[in-house]
Amino acid sequence: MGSEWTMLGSFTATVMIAYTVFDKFIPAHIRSYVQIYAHKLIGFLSPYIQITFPEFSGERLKHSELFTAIQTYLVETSSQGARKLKAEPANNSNSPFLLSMDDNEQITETFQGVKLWWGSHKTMLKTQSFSFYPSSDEKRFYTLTFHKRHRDIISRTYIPHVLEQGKSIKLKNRQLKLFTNSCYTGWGGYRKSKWSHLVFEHPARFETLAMEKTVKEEIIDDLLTFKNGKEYYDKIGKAWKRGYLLYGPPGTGKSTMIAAMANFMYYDVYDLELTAVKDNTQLRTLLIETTSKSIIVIEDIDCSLDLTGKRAVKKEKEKSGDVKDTIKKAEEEDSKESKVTLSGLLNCIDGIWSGCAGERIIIFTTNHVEKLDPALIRSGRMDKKIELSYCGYEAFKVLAKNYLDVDDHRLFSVVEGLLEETKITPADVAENMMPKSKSDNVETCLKKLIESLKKAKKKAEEDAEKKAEEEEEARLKEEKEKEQEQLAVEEAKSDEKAGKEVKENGFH
Ligand SMILES: Nc1ncnc2c1ncn2[C@@H]1O[C@H](COP(=O)(O)OP(=O)(O)OP(=O)(O)O)[C@@H](O)[C@H]1O
Ligand SMILES: [Mg+2]
Repeated sequence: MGSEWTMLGSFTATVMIAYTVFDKFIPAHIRSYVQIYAHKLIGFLSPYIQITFPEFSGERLKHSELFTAIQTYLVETSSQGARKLKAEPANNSNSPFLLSMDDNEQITETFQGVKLWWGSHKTMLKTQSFSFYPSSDEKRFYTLTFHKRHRDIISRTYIPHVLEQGKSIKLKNRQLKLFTNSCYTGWGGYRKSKWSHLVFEHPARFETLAMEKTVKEEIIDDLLTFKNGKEYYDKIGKAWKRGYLLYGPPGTGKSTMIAAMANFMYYDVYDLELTAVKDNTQLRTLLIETTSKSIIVIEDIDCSLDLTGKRAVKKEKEKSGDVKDTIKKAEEEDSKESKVTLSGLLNCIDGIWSGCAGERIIIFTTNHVEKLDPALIRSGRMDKKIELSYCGYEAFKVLAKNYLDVDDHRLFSVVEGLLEETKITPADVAENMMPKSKSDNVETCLKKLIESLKKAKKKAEEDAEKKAEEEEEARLKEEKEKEQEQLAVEEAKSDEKAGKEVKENGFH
C-alpha cells in the first residue's frame, strides 16, 4: 500500500512538472495546437457533447436572452437536484427568496428518457487593458452535456422547451417596473440622460377608475384589440404600436388612468421627462433603450416641449440694446435647457414606431389640448384621444364604492343634483369623501362632499356674476370709447367744413 502511495505521489509530481514545463517553456502557438489536438482526442474518445451558453453575447456584450431563460428555467428545476445552492432575494411576492444552483455546481436532469447534465460556471477574466467603461471581470456560463446519440432531441426539442419554459416562468414572476430618465454629467462635462427603475406598484385599476362606464369599456376594448393584434398589424404592414392622448383639467385622473392601463396590460412604464433630455439624439437613444411590452409616457407635453422658447429668446435679443450680452446669456441658458424640438420628437416617435420590435404604447397627457401642435396629435401618431373631464354622477358612484364602500345612499340624489350644476374634479370628490377621523362614516363624508359641492357651486356662481359684471363693464367702456371716437370724427368733420367755408369766403 505504501509503495502504491509513493508511486501515485511521484506520478502526480511528474504530471505537475510536465505541466509547468509545458506552460512555461513551450511557446504559446505550439501550446494552443497541443490544446486543440488534446481536445480533439478527448472528443474522439468521449461519447459526450457539451454546449456552452455564455452570459453575454454579441459585439456589444449584450445580455444573452438565452442565458437568462436558462437561468430562470434552472431556478425552477435545480433547487431540487443541486446540493450547493445560492439564495437570492426574490422580486416577486410569492416567496421572499429564490434558490438557484450555485456557481461551479452540476445537476442531472432526465428529459423524455434522455439523461443530461447542466453545469453552472464562473471564471475570472485577467483583464489587462484599461477601459473607460466599467467592466465585470466575471464570466459566467452554463454548460449542457449529453450523449452524442441524443443530439437531435436535445437541439430540436429540449433546448426550445427550456427557452419557452424559462420565458413563461419569467413572465409569470415578472414585476412591473417604472423607469424614469434622469440627467447626469458624464465625461468631459457632457450631459447624459439614462433610465433608472424601481418596482411599479400602483394600486389603480380600471374597476376603481371613476369615469363613464361606456368610455371605460371602449378603452379596455381598444387595449385588448391592440394586445391581441400582432397578426393583424403584421398583415397590414404597420408597426405594432399605439398612441393615446389623455387630456383634461388637473385632477381628472390622467396619471391614474396610465397606471390602470399598465396594470391591465401588464406593461412596464417609461416616464419620459423631456426637460431632462439634452437633445434629439439623446431622446432617440432613450427611446431605443425601451423594451417591448411597455408604455412610454410623456406628461404635460405642452409644458415640457417649449415650442415658443426659441422665438422668445430671439425677440428679447432684438429688443435689447446690448445685443452681444443678451445673445451670450441666451446661449448659456440654451446649453442648460433641453433642446428637444417638436420635429425631433415626431421623428423619434415615427422612428421607434417603425423600427423597434414588439408592442409599445405611447401616451401624451396635457391640460390644454388646444395648445398642441396639430402635427403631434394627428391620427397615426395619436390613434385615440381620451378626454378626462369633471366628475359626473357615474364617476361619483365609483368613487363612493372605492372610498366608502357604498352602492347607494339617500344622499346620492342630492349629490347627483349638485354634480349636474357644478364642475368638480374626481380628485376633489375623492378628497372630500375620504374619512379623516374615526368618527367619520358614510353619512358624514357624504355631507362633507355636499357641503363642498355647495361651496363650489356658490363660488362658480359668484365667479360667473363677477365675469358678467366685468364683461358688462368692458362693453360699456367700449361703447363709451366708440361714442367718443364718433364725436371726435364729427368734430373733425365740422372743423373741416368750417375751414372750407372760411377758404371759400376768402376767395370771393
Ligand atoms: N377618474 C378618477 N378615478 C379615480 N381616482 C381619481 C380620478 N381622478 C382623480 N383621481 C384621484 O385624484 C388623484 C389625482 O389624480 P391624477 O394624478 O390622476 O390627476 P391628473 O389628471 O393626472 O392631474 P394632473 O393634470 O395635475 O397631472 C389621484 O391620486 C386619484 O386618487
Ligand atoms: Mg398627472
